[in-house]
Amino acid sequence: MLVLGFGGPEGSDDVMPFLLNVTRGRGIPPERLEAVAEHYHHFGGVSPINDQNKALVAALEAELTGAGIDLPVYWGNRNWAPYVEDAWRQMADDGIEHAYVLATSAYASFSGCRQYHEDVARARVALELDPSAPTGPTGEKLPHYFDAPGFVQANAEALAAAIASLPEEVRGTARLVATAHSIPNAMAAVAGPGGGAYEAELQRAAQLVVEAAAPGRDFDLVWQSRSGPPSVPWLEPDVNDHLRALAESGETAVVLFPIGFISDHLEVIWDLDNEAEETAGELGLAFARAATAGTHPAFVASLRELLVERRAGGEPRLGTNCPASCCFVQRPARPAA
Ligand SMILES: CC1=C(CCC(=O)O)c2cc3nc(cc4[nH]c(cc5[nH]c(cc1n2)c(C)c5CCC(=O)O)c(CCC(=O)O)c4C)C(CCC(=O)O)=C3C
Ligand SMILES: [Fe+2]
Repeated sequence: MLVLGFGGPEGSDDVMPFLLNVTRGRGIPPERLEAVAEHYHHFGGVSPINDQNKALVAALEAELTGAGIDLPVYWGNRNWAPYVEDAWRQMADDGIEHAYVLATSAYASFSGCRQYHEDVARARVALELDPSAPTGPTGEKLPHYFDAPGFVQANAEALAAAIASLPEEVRGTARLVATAHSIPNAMAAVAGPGGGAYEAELQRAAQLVVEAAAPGRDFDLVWQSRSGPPSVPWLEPDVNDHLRALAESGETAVVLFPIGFISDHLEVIWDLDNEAEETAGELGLAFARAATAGTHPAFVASLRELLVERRAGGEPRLGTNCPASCCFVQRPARPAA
């Protein structure tokens, strides 16, 4: 099994090289990179995401051992060391023939699914082109898990705890607000085989979580962490704009639950715990933020079930076998130099 992560910087000198890795060829304006670099520098240039992925690897190892499944768990990232190429090389050296790839994203879209398939392809190409390297394992990505029972349970318990942390008088009326990473409208339009799957899967996951934690209550799904130049439309509303609209319409309390992510990485602790909480404070809204799934035992058990299902060789689900054009974003041609 290979946990395939996003990667994150481990110190201030890593921040810019990491950001350049993330945004290579993506036309993200330099001002945006400078601004995001500041978020990382606020934490000494260290993203919490690597420790969170290490913890997930350890939890999966224990889960598999406990279930009598004798399978090593490797870890590699797209954007920072340990890179997926190095993990693939290590698996090759260890004689692994096939890798089940768990991407640290539960959803469809280019950024959440297709790009992880491409990471695997790149790692395999690197080995194949190196005449001194062993052939290395074939690879197979595990399917989307936004509706896996353990993912839903972990998020539902966290949402219930966040609601319970509010002052008693607003617990019953606080607005429940699911958040996920905004993506360009053009990327959302082609997510999944028929398009629109990123939003549809998020909507479904948030609905399952609310049904479990606060049955019968309404919720909103809004977006955070927008990037890209202002001229390119991304999914809206932004969470901060949404908080303003809620305050204007007379709401007094909000509970954010970042259903789009599986751990409390930098986009969660900066964009929500810092920016959105500050916005809520200015608006006089009581505020709570639910934890992400992390290494919740029910979540880790569901990931083991995904693996077991794949090893049993049943009909592959979306995220494992995707149509060739699934989540394929046509990028505008570059002007000649
Ligand atoms: C859908 C989605 C997920 C969820 C799925 C998944 O988890 O994979 C996600 C996760 C993450 N995004 C992260 C960080 C960044 N994302 C950026 C930029 C972008 N994200 C995008 C989308 C997503 N991103 C997009 C469309 C861009 C524009 C560039 C492009 O078209 O590709 C940038 C560049 C600077 C900026 O402009 O923000 C950074 C630094 C971190 C690490 C946090 C940490 O270090 O703890 C994580 C987990
Ligand atoms: Fe991102």
